[in-house]
Amino acid sequence: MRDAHNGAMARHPGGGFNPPEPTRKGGPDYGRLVAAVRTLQDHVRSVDAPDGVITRAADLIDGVNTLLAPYAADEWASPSGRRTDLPNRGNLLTVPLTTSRAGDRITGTARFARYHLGRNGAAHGGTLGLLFDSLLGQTAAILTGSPYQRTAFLHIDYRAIVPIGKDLQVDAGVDEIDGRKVFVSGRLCDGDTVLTEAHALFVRLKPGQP
Ligand SMILES: CCCCC/C=C\C/C=C\C/C=C\C/C=C\CCCC(=O)SCCNC(=O)CCNC(=O)[C@H](O)C(C)(C)COP(=O)(O)OP(=O)(O)OC[C@H]1O[C@@H](n2cnc3c(N)ncnc32)[C@H](O)[C@@H]1OP(=O)(O)O
Repeated sequence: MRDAHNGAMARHPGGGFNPPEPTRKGGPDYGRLVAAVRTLQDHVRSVDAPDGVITRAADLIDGVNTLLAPYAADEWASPSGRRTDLPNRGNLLTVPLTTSRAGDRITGTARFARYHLGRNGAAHGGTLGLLFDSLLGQTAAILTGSPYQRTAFLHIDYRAIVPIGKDLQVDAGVDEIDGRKVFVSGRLCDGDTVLTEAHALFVRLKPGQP
């Protein structure tokens, strides 16, 4: 594994945080595959079925895992996160997020799924960190035109519970740039209600930094 990492670094001398190289690998059904796995995750969180149904589902999923296992590839070869034609660049990890640049701001829509449920209808707090790392990372990269940055800190203020299964609004911008340091902040809203606020420091990487 270490060799694979070193090999990837050799092929990416600018560091490990190069912007994704777009690809069409995976073909016309890659987006459907990612969407189907998201739906599967929702079902696994919500299912209340007879044991036999669970056994059959586990068998079917084991079959899919057996089908895919021989094709496991490193992060540079896999299309995950590189399918720029697909929502969230075909990255299963992210909280579904659609953004665009509006002048000196990044705005858009986020939607938490049943998979992201914490308790009592509220999204799990950790999934807010996942959302804001993506949102504020994009904000820092796009608004400064410099993708080689890593999160140094991410501070989250949970103002109100975040509902799952509802389109919510995001808005973010750059507050300050100080040398290699890019300070950004953003918020998640449900109409006029601010649900979550966050601010973060992204540090521009030096050549060769992972
Ligand atoms: C045309 C344009 C293109 C547009 C791009 C288009 C598309 C973009 C595509 C992709 C990108 C999009 C989205 C990105 C999405 C998500 C982003 C996710 C990012 C991550 O999820 S990434 C994983 C989590 N992240 C880590 O895994 C970091 C681990 N960590 C380290 O790698 C180091 O720690 C590092 C590199 C952060 C710094 O290390 P270092 O050695 O380079 O620098 P150093 O320590 O000297 O800090 C320099 C100055 O920052 C200050 N500073 C540092 N840390 C601080 C802290 N915590 N609090 C307050 N100040 C801090 C120092 O005090 C000093 O300040 P000063 O210079 O004033 O003294």
